Amino acid sequence: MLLIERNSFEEKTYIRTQMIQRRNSLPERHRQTWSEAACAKAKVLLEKRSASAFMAYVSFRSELNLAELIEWGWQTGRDVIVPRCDAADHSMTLHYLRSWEELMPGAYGIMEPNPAVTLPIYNGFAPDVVFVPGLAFDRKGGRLGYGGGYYDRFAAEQLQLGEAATRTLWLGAAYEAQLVERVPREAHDVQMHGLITEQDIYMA
Ligand SMILES: Nc1nc2c(c(=O)[nH]1)N(C=O)[C@@H](CNc1ccc(C(=O)N[C@@H](CCC(=O)O)C(=O)O)cc1)CN2
Ligand SMILES: Nc1ncnc2c1ncn2[C@@H]1O[C@H](COP(=O)(O)OP(=O)(O)OP(=O)(O)O)[C@@H](O)[C@H]1O
Repeated sequence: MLLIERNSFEEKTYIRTQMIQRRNSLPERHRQTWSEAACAKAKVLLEKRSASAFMAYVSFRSELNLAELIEWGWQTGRDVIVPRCDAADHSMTLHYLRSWEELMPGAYGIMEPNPAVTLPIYNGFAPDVVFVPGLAFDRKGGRLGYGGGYYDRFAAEQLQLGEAATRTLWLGAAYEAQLVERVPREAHDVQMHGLITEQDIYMA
């Protein structure tokens, strides 16, 4: 028998399919409760770090929902930053979001800041904390996304900012069910400092 070791690309594709299924099968009522629990932990963390600007994602499909965290950010006067993706070059631009009305459907049907009514953040600004969506995470900072490389490119850009960006905390945000033993890692993959779930904050 010929034994062929899967390369990272095939392995990632395989795990993506598995993890999409697993996340979709989490009951809606649990997803809601778990999302709220994760948001509560995120608030404590942002308070502890005196974070005044954080980046979040607007959830789509069955992702962990950060809506409560975003609203709390508005209520407490924090800057809430949300990305807009450009499907042409797989880059993201960051915008300040002040209400749900400022969103519009963007690439992939994800709700994104409407560029006509939101301010883009100036080049060179680094949020205190970046909450990163994903399909699977491991405890060593490994992350697997949809395969667009959006957050990898964004992280590479942020790295070029130098000093300002070195203080940014990168946290995966996901259900405990998305935590796996090991995510295949390639050189370009952005490394998480930790993972926030409904149960805990795991620092890598
Ligand atoms: N809420 C949220 N926003 C996000 C992300 C995310 O994971 N969650 N992204 C995180 O990076 C970026 C969007 N990345 C995405 C990349 C591919 C697909 C997607 O649907 N791909 C198809 C297959 C290929 C295609 O049609 O182009 C699929 O999965 O069916 C969706 C989002 C930026 N914004
Ligand atoms: N800094 C970068 N510059 C150019 N291309 C990159 C960079 N980072 C990643 N890529 C490319 O993006 C593609 C997708 O990468 P990968 O499979 O790791 O995506 P992902 O992290 O799962 O996706 P996403 O961040 O969109 O959820 C790869 O082909 C990779 O070569």
